[in-house]
Amino acid sequence: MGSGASKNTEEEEDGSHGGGGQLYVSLKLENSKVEGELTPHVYGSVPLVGSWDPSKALPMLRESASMSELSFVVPPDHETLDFKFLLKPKYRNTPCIVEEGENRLLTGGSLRGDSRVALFKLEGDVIVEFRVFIKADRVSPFDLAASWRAYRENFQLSTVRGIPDVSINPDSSAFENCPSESLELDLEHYEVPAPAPSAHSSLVYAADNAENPRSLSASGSFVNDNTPKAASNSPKDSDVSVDGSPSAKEMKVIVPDSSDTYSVSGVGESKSVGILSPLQQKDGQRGLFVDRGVGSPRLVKSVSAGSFLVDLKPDAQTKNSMPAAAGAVAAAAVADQMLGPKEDRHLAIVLVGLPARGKTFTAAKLTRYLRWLGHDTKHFNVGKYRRLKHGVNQCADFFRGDNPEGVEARTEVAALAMEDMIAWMQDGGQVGIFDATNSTRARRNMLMKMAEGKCKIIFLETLCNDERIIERNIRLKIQQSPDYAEETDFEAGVRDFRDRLANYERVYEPVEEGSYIKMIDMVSGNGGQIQVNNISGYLPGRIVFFLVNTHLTPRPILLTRHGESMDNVRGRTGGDSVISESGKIYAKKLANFVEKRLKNEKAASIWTSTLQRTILTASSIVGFPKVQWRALDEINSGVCDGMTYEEIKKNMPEEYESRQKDKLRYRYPRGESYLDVIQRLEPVIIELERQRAPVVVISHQAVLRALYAYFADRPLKEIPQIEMPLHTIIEIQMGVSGVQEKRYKLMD
Ligand SMILES: Nc1ncnc2c1ncn2[C@@H]1O[C@H](COP(=O)(O)OP(=O)(O)O)[C@@H](O)[C@H]1O
Ligand SMILES: O=P(O)(O)OC[C@H]1O[C@@](CO)(OP(=O)(O)O)[C@@H](O)[C@@H]1O
Repeated sequence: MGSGASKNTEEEEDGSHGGGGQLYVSLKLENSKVEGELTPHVYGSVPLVGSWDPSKALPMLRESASMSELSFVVPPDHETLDFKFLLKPKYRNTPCIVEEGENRLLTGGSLRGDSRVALFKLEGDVIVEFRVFIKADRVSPFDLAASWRAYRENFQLSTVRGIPDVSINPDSSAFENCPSESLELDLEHYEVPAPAPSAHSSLVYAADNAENPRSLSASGSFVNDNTPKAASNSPKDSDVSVDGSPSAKEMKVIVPDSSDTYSVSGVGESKSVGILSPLQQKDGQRGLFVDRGVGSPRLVKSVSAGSFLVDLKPDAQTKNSMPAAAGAVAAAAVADQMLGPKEDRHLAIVLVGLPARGKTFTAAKLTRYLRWLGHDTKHFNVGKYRRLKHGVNQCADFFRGDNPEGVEARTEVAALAMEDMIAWMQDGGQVGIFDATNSTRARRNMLMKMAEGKCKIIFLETLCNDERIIERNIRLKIQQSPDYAEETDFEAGVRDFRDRLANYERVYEPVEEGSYIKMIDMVSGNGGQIQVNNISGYLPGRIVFFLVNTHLTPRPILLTRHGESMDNVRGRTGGDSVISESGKIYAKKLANFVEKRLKNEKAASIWTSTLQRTILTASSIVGFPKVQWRALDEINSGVCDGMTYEEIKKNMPEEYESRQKDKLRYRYPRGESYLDVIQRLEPVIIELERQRAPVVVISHQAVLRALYAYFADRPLKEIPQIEMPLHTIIEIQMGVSGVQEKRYKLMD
């Protein structure tokens, strides 16, 4: 093995450079066998290279798998630089390995004396040698700038990095040698079943996933979910279990077809976060409550004996003693809760609106969003209470304002639901979403009275003046609502629902009191408007922002991981490697898929992370703008970046164990936890909600798990385990009836 040195000998070159150029020096080390865990560095006699302090040594940049480089600019008459190469272990706390032999001397841009190979003695006296290359070019400042640009352009990574954050049709020559992969014309050929939806994500009306009455089993006044017959005093009683899927009926509305439908709510597990139980406040430990990760100081929580007394879920105790999402509460939210009045620590969003105005839809969507962010949120649907107490098939007369029995029965179930919501808040619940028409001032006054000193109420009124949308909504309601599950005559259902609507219209009083948000014609497609009154604070602000950005325009969101990367092949986490041969084939297939799937969608866009593997995966897709998002970068595995799971287990057994125990909250040293990833993905979710055109998101395993969990309404604790296979596209269809999913597996 030899070593090479070259020096620009044209020191007296043409006058245009003048005498005063600079030396552009490049030092290179080459060895094809040493893997990425040893990073070559340079250190030496002058401050530029650390003054012989190994901790200040300059890292050499990896130019290719085998070559590392350090380049710098010095005056031609620079003082002699006395230096050595050293190897720094990337992950372990073991000492650096300094090269054997004498110091190297750099004078006038060339190595003085012997330009020998660099020898390093590793553990067990194993010697590794690197070839050394030095090149010095004398350049004018202008040349320097130009050559820097040229260097950047020729540098392998810059074909990826050099593209602007937003670009259109970048050159797809990255895979020139890769055969063009075509897909069968029929995309359905690639469709694979989506995994079984979780318990709270099924083909049911969103209201059915709302909370059950606390007194469900205790008082006997409600019928248990498991009871096949809903108790009723109505002539229209049926055998339908209110939590079961409505019986099939003729389709009267064209909605996107589905393979799997996720209702946009979920009973799911409640995550007690960011709220201070009375006991915690007494302990004076409020400031410690923000738990940003497993490694951070944590508050040992003591749970009041009365908490979750009537919680029917088996894991209630575990949940209560260790909130899964404690770390996901933004500091601002906590500050609000600590500084504001006591009742502000619990927030009730009280829906207001005529039937078929999207109240339940909005309530469920908001619940999903707040839960995903880690706020302990529950959806209380008064309709569900009514169905359980009075049966599923009440006719329009029941809803007349001049029917005293009907009014009393409806007021009673509303009060029961409100009582339950307040009781839940007193057990530590943070945001309660109270879903009913609440269409009279008298009803709202009752709710405000009940909430006094216990929680802050914000009314959320949904108004719609577009007759076509109301008509569509009515038809959707007849299909979805358990109230009409037994109605075999679809049009008779529509007539009954119209009568019900008219009964409500007669007594309807728009909100003019208290704090409120009014969503007016938000789904008309013309933008609509949001009016707010007396809204302040972190969470209300987030809620308004979320609502402003959501809409019902149907569009697909395609989620996919990058094509297989070299690090995937080696089993290494993180990193920024290029994609493998198989990854390149996927990139071609994906381009083909996108071309076919989105051929009529001119406004679609492609989002990638800033890491090479996603940018390269997108590079064959042409015709759509591409946007690089740093927020879409893979979970930062900190000091473990580039290691295999085996290596982490061997070298950092405690870290490995901690992660195994609590993968959601475990934060890699100097890196991130899944909860951190969720927090940084919030702007991406808002932007995805805001988009009206299709979006293809090419990202990474952990990030996609978090994004997918939002759409599929999966509980936080499940996120780190969600299956997110390579070379598979998850198509999320957003639209008027919620979120539906399809999957396409393009290759193994
Ligand atoms: N802000 C809105 N305005 C009008 N319609 C909406 C809105 N949000 C959602 N929708 C549509 O209304 C349909 C019926 O909504 P739903 O929530 O069941 O009505 P409600 O609870 O008001 O009776 C939903 O399937 C959805 O397509
Ligand atoms: O949280 P786990 O299960 O470790 O998954 C995240 C890991 O997935 C990987 C692959 O192992 O993602 P990706 O290849 O999609 O970028 C790693 O880079 C990342 O650290």
